[in-house]
Amino acid sequence: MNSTALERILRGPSGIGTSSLYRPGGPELPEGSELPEGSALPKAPALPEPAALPEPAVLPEEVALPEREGRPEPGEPIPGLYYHPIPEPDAERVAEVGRRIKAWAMEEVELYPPEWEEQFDGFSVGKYMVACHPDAPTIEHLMLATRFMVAENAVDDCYCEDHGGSPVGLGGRLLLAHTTLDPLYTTEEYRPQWEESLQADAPRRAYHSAMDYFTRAATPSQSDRFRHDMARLHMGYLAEAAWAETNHSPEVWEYLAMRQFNNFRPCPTLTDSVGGYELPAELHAMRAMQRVIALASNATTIVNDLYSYTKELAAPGKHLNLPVVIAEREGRSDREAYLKAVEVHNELMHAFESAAATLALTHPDPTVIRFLRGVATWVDGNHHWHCTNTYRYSLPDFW
Ligand SMILES: CC(C)=CCC/C(C)=C(\C)COP(=O)(O)OP(=O)(O)O
Ligand SMILES: [Mg+2]
Repeated sequence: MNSTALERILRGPSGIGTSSLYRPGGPELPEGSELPEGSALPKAPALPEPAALPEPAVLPEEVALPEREGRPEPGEPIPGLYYHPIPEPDAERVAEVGRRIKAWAMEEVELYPPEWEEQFDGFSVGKYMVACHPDAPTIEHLMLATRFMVAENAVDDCYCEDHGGSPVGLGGRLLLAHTTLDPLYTTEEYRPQWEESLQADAPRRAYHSAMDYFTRAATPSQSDRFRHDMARLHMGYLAEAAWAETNHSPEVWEYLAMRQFNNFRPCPTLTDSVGGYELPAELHAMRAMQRVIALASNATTIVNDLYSYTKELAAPGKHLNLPVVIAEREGRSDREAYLKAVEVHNELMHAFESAAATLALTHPDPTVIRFLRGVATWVDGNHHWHCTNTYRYSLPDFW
């Protein structure tokens, strides 16, 4: 198999009308159904051997960007960014996930006061998750990822940033919140106080509930993978907070190291749980797989830095992102720094795709291939959501 064909397979089919190729059937669970321990959601049938996967349709290998001048229109991609377009996510699924997640947020975990409703809607989490997981066999599989996406943003907003967050005391708050995912085992005397704390604030209620659904649907090793990825995330939040407290301006490589942890990684690594299958722990732990996951996650996170650049400039205080750090540490203009950050992103994307293609060749196991394709699909869905979320993001005037 030549590398172009391999990359097309990893990317999976894209283009209008191909979304059904991703759904390996399976009945929808009725809303609110009880999920028994460990095997709560139906497993998706195994995919055929890699050679039999459908050929990608319609879209070209690389996006030929039109030469252009002037600020892109709202919803247009960043000029020069290397990305893969995707078909519009399935509208029915988007609406149903949106309905179920709102009911969960408002009724089950009392996540936010009524005045935050517009921001919740503007986030469009249903569209985000349907775009990133087109192979989810049922809506309930999609909900596993959607609850976490909402909970993770609640922790970021309420503990770290926009909605009352602060670097001061963040370590204590994050550690206690982490026990919603990785439970405290303690004596009879102290257990009730810990149990009460799981409901003490919106971020903890959200994490705890999302994890409860997840552990009942995923395997023990998938849950443990997730705990590990969340510990990484929390360590990244803490480094960013420590630098803010001491007014430390990181070098570019130091910023990239922090952002490898303060990172979307816990989202793409759920792709098998949401797809209703499991990448076994020993395959997930392979160094080559870890490299693929880290590169993909880093590219998705720099996409956030680029699309959220103007939002973060407008926010009070200094907000680190890659263009800001490049401008400061390399003495570049804002525009030059932004364009260099686009190049850094593109290099990460190419490194991810080449590492994934090599791994698919050295380990042509159908589950490895499916997982790699799931990660690649998450990367593309993440770009689509950032690019088209004009409620949340707008581009600078650098072209
Ligand atoms: C969903 C998830 C795991 C988020 C954790 C890390 C995170 C919040 C991001 C990667 C997004 O970065 P940022 O805080 O800059 O988000 P916005 O730019 O405010 O959208
Ligand atoms: Mg951002």
